[in-house]
Amino acid sequence: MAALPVTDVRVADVSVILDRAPVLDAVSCAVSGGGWLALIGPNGAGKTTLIRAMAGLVPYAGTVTVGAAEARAMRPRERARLLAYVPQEPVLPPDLSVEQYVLLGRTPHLGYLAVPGGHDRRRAHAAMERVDVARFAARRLARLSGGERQRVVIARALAADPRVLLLDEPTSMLDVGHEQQVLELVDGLRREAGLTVVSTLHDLTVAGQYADQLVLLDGGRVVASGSPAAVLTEALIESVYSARVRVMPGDDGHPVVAPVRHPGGPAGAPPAAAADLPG
Ligand SMILES: Nc1ncnc2c1ncn2[C@@H]1O[C@H](COP(=O)(O)OP(=O)(O)OP(=O)(O)O)[C@@H](O)[C@H]1O
Repeated sequence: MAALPVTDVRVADVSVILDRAPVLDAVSCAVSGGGWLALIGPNGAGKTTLIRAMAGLVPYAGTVTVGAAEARAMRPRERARLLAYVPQEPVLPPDLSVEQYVLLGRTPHLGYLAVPGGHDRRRAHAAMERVDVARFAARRLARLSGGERQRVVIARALAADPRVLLLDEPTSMLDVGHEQQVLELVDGLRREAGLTVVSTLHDLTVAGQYADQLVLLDGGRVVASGSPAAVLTEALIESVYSARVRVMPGDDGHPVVAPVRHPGGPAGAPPAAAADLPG
């Protein structure tokens, strides 16, 4: 990806109501160009809704500014060139080939009624290579595994050469090797090409390893935001997730969040004595 101007994203007082229920309540957060902001929080906290608001996919009160412009004021094509969104559960046309689908990522760069040219095919192939799906280029989407499909959707987003990548649980279906590959790739793009990244991530250790800034949401509100070390504390995680965890500094200095087991099974049961165990 060529070096292009970096693009900040700022969310100010964003509120969303869905089916008459408040889902986000005056949420504010910001990420500088080339930064990585991870949205964390329990199920139903509002992470997906916030990322969809940033992508212009749900109506909201408040403002989302991308670069110098208010996102709502942009034409869809202009927004699609700047921002690429990878949904948590994409609906894929089953009969398209991987290559046809990834080429759709070039649509915002094509003139009306124009067909993709050599440059577009090269960008699509580079994106497929990056997430290790080029070998499936001719295969129909219906014939891919869940993790292969997830990588194909990321390839389509990268093929658009966006300045901001919005990723909703991008690695939920990936094995540990492909998870690392995708996260390292995204991290490399932001470091080398100034891509701005906003992602939701459930794995708190992974969120702290890759993002430079975390926003912890609960009940549609921001509970905490800041560096991984400031947000990933045992007290905060226990109060928001009702989870018992240990937080320790990892080898690279980032917090490692490990769930603590209740010895002996359900709370209140005494731990099993060594003599009771088989063998
Ligand atoms: N279309 C909708 N109509 C009404 N309520 C909705 C709608 N979409 C989402 N919600 C509700 O909004 C809340 C936030 O949902 P959202 O998907 O943003 O949460 P999330 O933090 O991404 O959760 P998860 O971790 O489970 O993916 C949830 O309580 C959800 O039930």
